[in-house]
Amino acid sequence: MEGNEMSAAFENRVFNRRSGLAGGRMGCTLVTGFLGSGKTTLLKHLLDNRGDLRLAVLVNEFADSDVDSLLLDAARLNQAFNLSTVSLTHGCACCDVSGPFRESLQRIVDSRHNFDCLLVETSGLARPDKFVADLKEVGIHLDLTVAVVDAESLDKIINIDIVRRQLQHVDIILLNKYAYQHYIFQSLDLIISCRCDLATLSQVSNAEDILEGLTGGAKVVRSQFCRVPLDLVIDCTKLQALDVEKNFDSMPGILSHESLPKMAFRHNNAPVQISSIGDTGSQPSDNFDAGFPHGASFSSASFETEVPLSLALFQSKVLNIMRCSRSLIRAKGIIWFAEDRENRFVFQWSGLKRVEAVSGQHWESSPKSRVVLIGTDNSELQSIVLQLSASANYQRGVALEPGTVGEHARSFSMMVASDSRFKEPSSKDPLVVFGLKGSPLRGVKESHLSGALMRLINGRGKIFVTATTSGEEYNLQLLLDEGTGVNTAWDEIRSATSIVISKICKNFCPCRSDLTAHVH
Ligand SMILES: Nc1nc2c(ncn2[C@@H]2O[C@H](COP(=O)(O)OP(=O)(O)OP(=O)(O)O)[C@@H](O)[C@H]2O)c(=O)[nH]1
Repeated sequence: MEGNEMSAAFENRVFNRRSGLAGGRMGCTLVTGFLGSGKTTLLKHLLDNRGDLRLAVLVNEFADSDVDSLLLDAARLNQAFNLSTVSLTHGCACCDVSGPFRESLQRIVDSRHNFDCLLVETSGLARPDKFVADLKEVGIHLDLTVAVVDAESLDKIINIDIVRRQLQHVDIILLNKYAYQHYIFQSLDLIISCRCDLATLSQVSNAEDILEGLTGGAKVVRSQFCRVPLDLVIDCTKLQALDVEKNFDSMPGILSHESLPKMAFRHNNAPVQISSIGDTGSQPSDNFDAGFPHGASFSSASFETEVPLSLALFQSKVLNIMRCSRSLIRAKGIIWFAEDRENRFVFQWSGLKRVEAVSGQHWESSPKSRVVLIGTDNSELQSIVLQLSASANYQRGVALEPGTVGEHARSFSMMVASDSRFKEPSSKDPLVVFGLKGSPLRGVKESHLSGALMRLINGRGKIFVTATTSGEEYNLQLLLDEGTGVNTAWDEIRSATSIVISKICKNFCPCRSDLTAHVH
């Protein structure tokens, strides 16, 4: 199917939906991929850009805590559309997911919402083929199976049996965590190439070779944060007239392929339903199909608390033990930090020890931390949980010496203020708030630069920064406790900044740049 035909079918469907014409049967896309590859990121992208498409989402979690629904903000979205949230945990699809999964499917089929498409996110340790029979049984036609692959870490995980199984029988592979080659037209005679993400070009071409050998013909598409056109992963070409009651807004509208990304900024009211599916077993055991190395291989641990965690202890102890762990594969959750109580942080650990802690939201209900860990060694997971609970049970005075922290923060702020690549720093006691300047003239957003800086700094592991976002504004936050020397922190940030800027703004002539990002 040519891209243009796909887009036309997609637009027709949206047009038909809006004008009350037959919209066709509900489509279905199965999203698979190993832990942390970017499946939830893809769902978020589809939800943010869904326009008038009515999407139902089912999320299958491996761990016994339903963190993905929190990350997708399921309760709020469902409440807004008066839909109930089904929370079914313990999702390990190597086990029999049939019961709860089939029930959830039936509810979606029976619902009055006439969804255009059902998106099923399998857990990172799931075999996608386990879901296919259930879809068929309730009469849902599976249009596409999409696998998301972390381009940076594929060569490290390719020998895991489940990863190979996930890549069999897929239609499309998103080779993710790869930056497109963007071209910014500074003037007619100058083209600036701009790329910055995790995977290098050689990793990407190596990954492409591996995937070609394994899948025999799946379409491989490079992506960053899974930002792909919707019609690549939602197939609207096989629609038949559907005989259902319709009572839609008759206002016609045409959704063009090019305008899709802009819809992220538009408030719209297409309904979304999100739930988690799972099975009845809490942990995988050894009794599964031959060849699947779970049971002894993968386990999960969950941690929950209603008291805030000390950021100081989190960065010095929890992250330290996580970084030293050789068996931790994935961690994710929502965290309430004592040093920044009003913000709700989304914490992510994935791939090659990549760490993110980003907040863009205040708490809507009582604050509560919830973290899920997945790895191959139970005792290591337990040690991490112990450190998490120690950082929740801290005595504030023990964790931080306010005098020293304040002094460090002031010295650090002065250093940031003296570097023109940075915005004016501010203080949110005990944190220093800072960030890189963007370049509106050249279309380089501060969120792009500061986000890349956060990922690089946290990946190198010498210091830890959190990020807060609000609209276009993107700030980093640093807590300088006794263990973090001001000069060490500043040296680390300065050197990481030069790398980020030189990657993102490769070939910029700094002398002609409004981005005060000189790398000479
Ligand atoms: N740098 C970078 N990070 C990415 C990209 N795509 C996703 N991530 C990050 O990778 C981490 C894991 O992404 P998720 O979408 O939660 O991965 P997942 O496959 O749903 O994870 P599980 O459900 O646990 O299997 C998050 O921190 C994302 O922000 C990308 O293209 N580049």
